[in-house]
Amino acid sequence: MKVKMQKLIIYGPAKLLGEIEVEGAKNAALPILTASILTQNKVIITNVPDIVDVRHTIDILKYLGCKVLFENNAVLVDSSSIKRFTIPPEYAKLMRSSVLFMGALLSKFRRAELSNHPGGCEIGQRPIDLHILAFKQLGIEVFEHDNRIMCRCDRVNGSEIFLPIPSVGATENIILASIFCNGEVVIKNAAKEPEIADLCHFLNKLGAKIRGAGTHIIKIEGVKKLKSEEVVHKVVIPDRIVAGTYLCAVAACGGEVVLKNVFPRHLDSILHILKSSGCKIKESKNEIWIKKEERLKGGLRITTHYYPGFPTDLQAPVCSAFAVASGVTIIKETIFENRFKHVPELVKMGADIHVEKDIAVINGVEQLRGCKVFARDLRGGAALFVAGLSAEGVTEVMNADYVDRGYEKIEEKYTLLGAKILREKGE
Ligand SMILES: CC(=O)N[C@H]1[C@@H](OP(=O)(O)OP(=O)(O)OC[C@H]2O[C@@H](n3ccc(=O)[nH]c3=O)[C@H](O)[C@@H]2O)O[C@H](CO)[C@@H](O)[C@@H]1O
Ligand SMILES: C=C(OP(=O)(O)O)C(=O)O
Repeated sequence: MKVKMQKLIIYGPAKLLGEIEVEGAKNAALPILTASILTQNKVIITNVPDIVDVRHTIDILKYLGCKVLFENNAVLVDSSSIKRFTIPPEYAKLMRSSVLFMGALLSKFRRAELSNHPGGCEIGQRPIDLHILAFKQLGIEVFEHDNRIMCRCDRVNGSEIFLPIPSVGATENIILASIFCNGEVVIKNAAKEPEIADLCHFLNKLGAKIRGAGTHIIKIEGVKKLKSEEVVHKVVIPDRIVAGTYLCAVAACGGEVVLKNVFPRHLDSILHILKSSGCKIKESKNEIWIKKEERLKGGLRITTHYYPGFPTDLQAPVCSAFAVASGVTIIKETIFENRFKHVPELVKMGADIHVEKDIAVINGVEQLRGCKVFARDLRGGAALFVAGLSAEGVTEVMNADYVDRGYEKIEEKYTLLGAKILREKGE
């Protein structure tokens, strides 16, 4: 990933007060934008976050030949003139979700080529073996050479695919590749994340026939063609990880905040953790109110899990919040092998955290101290912002660009809540 070395300077400690709007979900918007190439019709997608990964996805769509307009969180995609089926390395490397173009292009052209292993945060090996195995089970020929992956087929065959891991990306790729299959594709042990249900909701609006999204068994009945409505409109679901990050910031700093444009039911696991540690929380249909006055109570054992379990994408922000809680909190990371890169940075700020393999033992300290720290990935960077907001003194977060991949106007939102933050180009 290209790092421009911007830095964020945070003057702590902050008390967060006020209300902010949460943006649409990155991990729903990216597959939905990718899926928009399947139809000949124009699509309008709203509540799209204005983040770097969305901009990259739009660049790929334009490269493939689509006409795309992006304004005020709305994207108009016209893919009637799409002509390419290859994702060149410079685009494939940009983000993990570039791999989803494989499934979508296979449905569109019966051919697809990804000229590099997909990029994204370096939080583990992140192989794509399950995607490739599933493609083969669908009757797709896959050739791998020099990091390039080339796929072709005459027809995608109906088939039953058991995923040994409920991989989010593999589930999405199988769905995208199977829209026009011969018969029915059944995915067993499919991922249940709400972003997958949102992708399927969009595909069904286009005329696909998908049942079971949001459960462990997803069935895709092949259709001959999609609907020929003039314009299909889809609203992306709110970002539960962004919402969870802001909740962690309030838990770490104290204050009283209302988050708007959220689906509280997608946040059960983090809300449970924060309520158990002393935060006052009220939920309504699309809002969450959080108030934290006393020191956060630690002593919990938290394990990352597939949805509806506690999400790995919130592990880093939760580490920052519990770094200043009372007692000892234990966090086990079960999804990715290398997702504690924020810990040495938190330790520089005075946190008492020890990592042994997949377990972080957090001995809560009274207060962190601001200093210069380095973001190493998206959520780890967001966690350093949380730590900087709660810390005494000035925190400089280097490589703040990582955070721009997945958070819209993050410093503006914290500023709205009363924080003092500056962004500067780094050295
Ligand atoms: C763009 C997007 O939606 N990214 C999310 C997606 O990533 P992503 O789709 O990459 O995550 P997966 O669910 O596929 O990965 C889960 C686990 O399965 C492993 N695996 C995955 C595929 C494969 O072919 N082989 C294999 O071994 C991975 O290395 C990882 O250990 O889900 C993750 C888990 O909720 C989130 O952290 C990411 O934010
Ligand atoms: C890991 C993440 O993203 P990606 O899969 O795009 O790298 C994330 O959103 O936390």
